[in-house]
Amino acid sequence: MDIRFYKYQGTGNDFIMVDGREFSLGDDPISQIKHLCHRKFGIGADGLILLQEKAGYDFEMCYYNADGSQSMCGNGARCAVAFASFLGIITDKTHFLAIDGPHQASISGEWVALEMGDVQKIQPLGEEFFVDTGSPHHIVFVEELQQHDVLGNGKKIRHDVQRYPQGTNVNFVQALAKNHIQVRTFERGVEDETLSCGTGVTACALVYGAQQQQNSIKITTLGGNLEVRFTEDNKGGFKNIVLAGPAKQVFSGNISLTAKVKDLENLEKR
Ligand SMILES: N[C@H](CCC[C@H](N)C(=O)O)C(=O)O
Repeated sequence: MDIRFYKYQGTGNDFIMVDGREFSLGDDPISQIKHLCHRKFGIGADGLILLQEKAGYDFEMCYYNADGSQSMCGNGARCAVAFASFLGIITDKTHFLAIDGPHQASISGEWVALEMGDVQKIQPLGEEFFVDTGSPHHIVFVEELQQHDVLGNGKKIRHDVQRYPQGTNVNFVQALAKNHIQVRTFERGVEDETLSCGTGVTACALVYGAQQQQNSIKITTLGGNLEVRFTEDNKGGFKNIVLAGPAKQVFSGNISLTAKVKDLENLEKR
């Protein structure tokens, strides 16, 4: 069975987009997703997104990490808005559903501004922090981010099952100015450092913005620049959170699903 796919990237966080109105995952969805996202045996991506019809919304985005697990994906949502515009499902504004609830977004050219869900609180952990922005994020401030062992230190915290039975994403942050940070992220479900993480940079921007009394933060990531703006409520929470940045279609193609899943299973057995 062949499927048509579209490859998108949002500041280097890359996704396979499929029009879910024409396709549904088979009876072994996790293997299919692992195969499609595999960088050698498949198309290669950090995640896969199905756009589905949903009553009361322009569409529903179903996000899957490369390992088949599901969570909210900020960069993926921005790319889903760009894909919906490309398919002619929306024009310049949209109201859609994701795993963490409804979202509004607007698109102008390749620039997508996405309203994130409200955040109830920042949880301090000694010098570090935890924030849930639709996905779980542990945050560590460091001095020399370029030289930091993101993979080694990220893996350790991601797999700290005592503290995080469901796992967590791990963000390393360096302050560049009062309203500007650099962030590198080890992503749960990708099990690697990604070039950027939308829910991650949002979590970092809330922590840093609250410290610096700034409600608009620029974030530099390995994959490009993002912006986060927000307002603080008077209970230690945050609302009107907007994550904005580029979302681009890179290529499209067709791929047959059936035969190749076997390659991956054999590979994983080794
Ligand atoms: N890996 C994350 C989901 C994707 C987050 C990231 N790609 C984003 O842009 O928010 C998790 O399992 O919690």
